Amino acid sequence: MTTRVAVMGSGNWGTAFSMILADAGCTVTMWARRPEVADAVNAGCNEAYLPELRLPPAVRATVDAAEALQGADIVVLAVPSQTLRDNLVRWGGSIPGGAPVVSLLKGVELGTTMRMSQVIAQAAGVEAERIVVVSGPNLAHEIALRQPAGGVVACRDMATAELVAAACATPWFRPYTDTDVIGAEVCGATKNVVALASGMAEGLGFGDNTKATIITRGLAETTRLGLALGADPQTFMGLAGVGDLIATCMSPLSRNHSFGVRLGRGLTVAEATAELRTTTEGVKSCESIFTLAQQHDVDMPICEQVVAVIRDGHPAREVGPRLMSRDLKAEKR
Ligand SMILES: NC(=O)c1ccc[n+]([C@@H]2O[C@H](COP(=O)([O-])OP(=O)(O)OC[C@H]3O[C@@H](n4cnc5c(N)ncnc54)[C@H](O)[C@@H]3O)[C@@H](O)[C@H]2O)c1
Ligand SMILES: O=P(O)(O)OC[C@H](O)CO
Repeated sequence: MTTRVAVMGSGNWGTAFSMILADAGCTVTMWARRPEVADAVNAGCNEAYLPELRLPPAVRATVDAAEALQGADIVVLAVPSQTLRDNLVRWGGSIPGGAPVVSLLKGVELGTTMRMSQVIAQAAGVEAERIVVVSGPNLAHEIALRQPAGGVVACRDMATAELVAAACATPWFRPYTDTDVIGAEVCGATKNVVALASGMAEGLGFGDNTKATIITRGLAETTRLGLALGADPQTFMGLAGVGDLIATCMSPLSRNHSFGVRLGRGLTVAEATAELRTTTEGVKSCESIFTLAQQHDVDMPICEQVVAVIRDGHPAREVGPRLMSRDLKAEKR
């Protein structure tokens, strides 16, 4: 029997992931906020987000969330992290009981410092055994071209992870199952902050040694936070960890990296936001991640400096000297 999937959000990743699901044999109903986006999807191309992608006929869209969710075997969430709670409350009663609820989101909620799986559990009453996280090096514009990539499908219940992995496995998208939801979420959210720092370095004119140092030390602080929250150390060496850090910190397609480049060139946050006009999760999540780290007494110096630039308006050129002048320490600590 064909698996019916509701994809809630029809932006870059919701659209590309819908194409993965359709290629894997599912029928997909996307929920779009704007009628013109739903119309474009139904005409075969989501021009506003992924103009390069001709959508398979198995992907349809509606602006009616209840209609998208009705009878869904799997629900996929693809909205910006800071809007998830409001959206879930709005859709609340319509999420089918028993269906796996998949988070594609890479952020931490401001104010509560909750990971997205925690927001889903609290705001929509979904049990942990059916909350699934998909993460990894998955730049939507490369996925849209069906370039080979892997990802992690994590759920506390391995059978549910396997079910979702089967629903999104194609000859060019290879999902690996795991049970470490915390690790996948910490990696996904924190790599955006590290990518902002890596972008700043590039915008300041620094080269690959600098970026490699930021990526590696970014991985160290991501791992420290994840372990403090109960994650599996191996997750950080996998696709959701190292894999996504490399893709996001190095690629001009990454919005977080591109935002950081603009800050490095001297633009303010408002100017960079106005230039890019897209979802840049690290800009909000840097603050919630840093607060989370403080709550758990975890040292995250790169994240701290990104907060200083983004929240407090310090110039990006001050970040390097501040990081480099800290007391010397052992690497593996
Ligand atoms: N784009 C990627 O390459 C990619 C890859 C992996 C993960 N992600 C993650 O997926 C999530 C969604 O990212 P995206 O790239 O699809 O974002 P996007 O901005 O392209 O799309 C967001 C979608 O959410 C909808 N939405 C619902 N409520 C909204 C609100 N209140 N404000 C703004 N938009 C609202 C928008 O209409 C749109 O359909 C993020 O957490 C992101 O980190 C993105
Ligand atoms: O464009 P970004 O920076 O949101 O990154 C997109 C994906 O998360 C990369 O895996």
